[in-house]
Amino acid sequence: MATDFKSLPIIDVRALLDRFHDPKMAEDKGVIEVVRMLHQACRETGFFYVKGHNIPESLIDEVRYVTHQFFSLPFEEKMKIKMSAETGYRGYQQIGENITNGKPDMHEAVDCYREMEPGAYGDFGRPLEGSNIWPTHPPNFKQLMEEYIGLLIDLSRAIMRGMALALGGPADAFEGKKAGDTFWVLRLIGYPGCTHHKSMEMQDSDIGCGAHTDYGLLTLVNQDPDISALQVRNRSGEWISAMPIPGTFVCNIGDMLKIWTNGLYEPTLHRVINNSSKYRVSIPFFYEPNFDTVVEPFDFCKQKTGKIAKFERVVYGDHLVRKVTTNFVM
Ligand SMILES: NC(=[NH2+])NCCC[C@H](N)C(=O)O
Ligand SMILES: O=C(O)CCC(=O)C(=O)O
Ligand SMILES: [Fe+2]
Repeated sequence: MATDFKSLPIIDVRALLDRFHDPKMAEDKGVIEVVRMLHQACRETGFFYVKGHNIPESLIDEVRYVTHQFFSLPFEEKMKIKMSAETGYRGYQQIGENITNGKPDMHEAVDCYREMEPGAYGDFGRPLEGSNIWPTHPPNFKQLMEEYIGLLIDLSRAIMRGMALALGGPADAFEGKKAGDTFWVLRLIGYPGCTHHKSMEMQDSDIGCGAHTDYGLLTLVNQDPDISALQVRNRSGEWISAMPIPGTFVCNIGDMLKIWTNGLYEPTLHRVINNSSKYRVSIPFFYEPNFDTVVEPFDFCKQKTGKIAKFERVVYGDHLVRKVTTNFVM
């Protein structure tokens, strides 16, 4: 359960990357300090900033730049890569298509998922079968995003090693059959700026993305540097700004971590409101379990939480399909 935090911690994860292949990483002083901070952040805020991630700033900036370019295209151009049930929910969705808490969100987006071959998981995987449909301009769009995704997978794995240690488990607790073959998601999101003068009263139509938790393990958000729009809810119900901090990703934990940790770590509600006059782009990368992973509390977490499982097991792909198919009215 989140505390009454007023700000989000910044965690330098470099030691986790440096010691990634070291079988004795858990004994390293630098690693021990990162692990301590991760544990505190997961217990108190469920959100933190990641620095020392080693991903080139130029690549991070270019990913946002081409996303701005795509959303500034004419509507007809964007509709050429339209998302539908037939595309496996991959592609472009216009403003208002995504529904959160029963209301249309004020954002447009391009959704991408790890590729899934037809029949890979039988009937339960069918809704998300397919390959991504990328914009054709600029010509290096696909290559750029794939390079970016590869680096974010590596970074996420390192952070998950830190969390596994923070929970008192083996460093590789989330690897292999758990999330070693991650069913990652990348969302390119655009939030229109607000043009009209606003009264103090917030209107529904102003919500860029309604309050929600993320579905899987770990989210890494690459957001425009000059606009504060992402907000995180603390225990008293106050919305705390996750304002951009140069050189960092905003990182938060998802629904599956709550089950695996038997409630030790819980995802925090967050929402997006773009009150700026400028168009805002953000690109969350979701590091998720394998599609067919059965998620149930780890024994080493049950030991610390009364010895009995507080949550029923969930197949990650079932959870995802349920979310995706109710996010859109098609
Ligand atoms: N994949 C996401 N995290 N999407 C953002 C959350 C909004 C989505 N409509 C929901 O209700 O869950
Ligand atoms: O736009 C953002 O900053 C975050 C978006 C988000 O929370 C999501 O897509 O799950
Ligand atoms: Fe989110």
